[in-house]
Amino acid sequence: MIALGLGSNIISNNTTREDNIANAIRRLSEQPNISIDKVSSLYETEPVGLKDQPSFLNAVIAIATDLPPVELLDVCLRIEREMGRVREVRWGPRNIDIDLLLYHSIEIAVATLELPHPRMPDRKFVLIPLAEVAGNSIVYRGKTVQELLKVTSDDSQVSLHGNIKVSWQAKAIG
Ligand SMILES: Nc1ncnc2c1ncn2[C@@H]1O[C@H](COP(=O)(O)OP(=O)(O)OP(=O)(O)O)[C@@H](O)[C@H]1O
Ligand SMILES: Nc1nc2c(c(=O)[nH]1)N=C(CO)CN2
Repeated sequence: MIALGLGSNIISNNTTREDNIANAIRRLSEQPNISIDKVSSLYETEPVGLKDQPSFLNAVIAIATDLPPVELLDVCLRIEREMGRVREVRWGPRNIDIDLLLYHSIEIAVATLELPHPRMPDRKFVLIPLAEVAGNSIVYRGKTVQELLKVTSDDSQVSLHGNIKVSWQAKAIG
């Protein structure tokens, strides 16, 4: 499975956090080499890391792509830029954040790309939506999402916010 995490906690240009997440999914679905397989619900999540910032909306999607991991990251970073990403502080507020969570069982650890995402086990805002799209798959170092949730150190609040209003066309890849 290839999974991406999406987050938004500030609004810009008259958009809502919901619009920002839906817009990012639509832009990803419009890439010729990316097909959206599954989209989780939206969750309202308490900020983790830097606590003094507005609460986030988070979601996770599963995609199919023939882009290798580094090129997929480039697409995500380009979409963040095209959406006028506002971000000044590490772990601070942003209108859109697109993280690569996992790319099948590939492990990479270079400065610009770490897979699986190393902070996944400590983030309920990732694990809870990921549970919706990953089922019982192994997602992190031999563990399923359910196993990670049982032992996570994260005690932040995550609550269901609703469905993402976005439609997309699945396409054949490769
Ligand atoms: N799995 C990954 N997904 C996305 N970016 C990654 C990943 N691994 C490393 N990076 C690098 O991290 C850089 C900064 O990413 P970003 O601004 O989203 O960090 P952050 O959201 O503040 O913190 P975090 O990495 O904890 O989510 C990116 O430019 C990218 O090169
Ligand atoms: N709840 C929540 N907290 C965060 C988030 C996020 O997406 N959701 N992203 C962060 C930087 O990656 C830091 N903290």
